[in-house]
Amino acid sequence: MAAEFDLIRKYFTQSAPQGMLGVGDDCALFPVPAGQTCAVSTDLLVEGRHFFPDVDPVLLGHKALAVNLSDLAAMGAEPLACVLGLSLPAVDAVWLDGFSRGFLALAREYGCPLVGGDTTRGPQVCISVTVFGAVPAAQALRRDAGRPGDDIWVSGTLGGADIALQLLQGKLPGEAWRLPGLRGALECPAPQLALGRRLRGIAHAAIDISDGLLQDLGHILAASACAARLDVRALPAHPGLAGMDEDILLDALLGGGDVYQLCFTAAPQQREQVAQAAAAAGVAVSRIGVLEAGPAGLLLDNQGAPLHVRRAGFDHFEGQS
Ligand SMILES: Nc1ncnc2c1ncn2[C@@H]1O[C@H](COP(=O)(O)OP(=O)(O)O)[C@@H](O)[C@H]1O
Ligand SMILES: Cc1ncc(C[n+]2csc(CCOP(=O)(O)OP(=O)(O)O)c2C)c(N)n1
Ligand SMILES: [Mg+2]
Repeated sequence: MAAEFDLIRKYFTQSAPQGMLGVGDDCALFPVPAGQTCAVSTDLLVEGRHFFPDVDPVLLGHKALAVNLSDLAAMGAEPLACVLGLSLPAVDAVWLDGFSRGFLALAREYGCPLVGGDTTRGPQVCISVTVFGAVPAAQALRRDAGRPGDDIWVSGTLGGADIALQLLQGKLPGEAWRLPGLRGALECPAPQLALGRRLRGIAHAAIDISDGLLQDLGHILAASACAARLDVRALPAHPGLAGMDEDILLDALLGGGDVYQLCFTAAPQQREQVAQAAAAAGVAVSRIGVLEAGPAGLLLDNQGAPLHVRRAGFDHFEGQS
C-alpha cells in the first residue's frame, strides 16, 4: 500500500459513528438533525505563524481542532463532524502519533468525529480543519444581532495566551517565571461549546476571540452597526498575570489574541439567565460594557471618551494593504 494511505489508515482512520460514512470514500456522509441548519467553519494553522515548530504535537492536534470548535461555540452550534487537511514535509511517526492523539481525543470529547480530509507533502506543516455543526437557524448567535443597550460579556479570562506567546518569543525577560502558569492558555485552549449552546435564545450576538478582544468585538460592532462603551476595569485578567505592569497588561487584555473565549451581547433583562447559562457550562463570565447607538465601531471608555488603543490585534497582512 502507498505510504500516503498507510499514514491515513494508521493515524486518522476511525470507525464512523452509526449513520455516517467516514474516512475512505470520495465524500463523507452525515445527517443534519431535522429542523436544524448546518454551521460550517474552517481555520488554517501554519507552522511558524500559528505555532512554533517544536510545540508538543499532542497539544497542536488539540489546538487545531479546538480553534475550529470555538467557531461553532460562537455560533451556538453543536459539533457534527470534522475534516482535516494536512501538509507535511516528511513522515515523522512520533509527531503523527502525538498530533493524531491530541486531535482525536478532543474530537471524541466533543462528539465531533473526523470523517475525512486530505494529506499531501509540502515545505512546512500546514493544518486545515473544517468543522460542521448544527444549530436551529433562528437561534444562531450571529455577529449582526447586537442591539443598542445590550450588555457586552466575555467568558473566561483574557491576556494569558498573549503574554505566554511574548515570553516564548523572548520578550519581557523579567517575567519569564510566569510562563509555566500561562502556557496552557496559548497551547491548549478549551472551546466554549457548552456556553455557546446554552446562550441560544438568551444572547444576541457572539464571536470567539482569536485576534484580540477589541478587533473581534469590532466585528460585532460593524455587523450590528453599534458603538460600545467598555469598562476596562471589568476585564477579567488571567490569574497568572497578577501584579504585571499595568500598560503591558491592558494591551494584552484588549489586543492579545489566541484567547478562544466568547464575547457576546445580551439584553440587561437577561443577566440572570446569562449567569445561569455560564454556571451550567462551568465557566465564569464578566460584564465588560454596553452596546450603544452611535457610529458603528466606535469604542468609548467608561467616561464616554474615545478608548485609547495601542494594539490593534492580530493581522496576518499587517502593513500590506
Ligand atoms: N479565503 C476565503 N474565502 C472565503 N471566505 C473567507 C476566506 N477567508 C475568510 N473567509 C470568511 O471571512 C470571514 C472572516 O474570517 P475570519 O476572520 O477568519 O473568521 P474567524 O475569526 O471566525 O475564523 C468568515 O466568514 C470566513 O468564512
Ligand atoms: C508562533 C506563533 N506566532 C504568533 C502567534 C499569534 N497568532 C498567530 S495567528 C493569531 C490570530 C488567530 O489566527 P487566525 O488565523 O487569524 O484565526 P481566525 O481569526 O481566522 O480564527 C495569533 C494571535 C502564535 N499563536 N504562534
Ligand atoms: Mg478564520
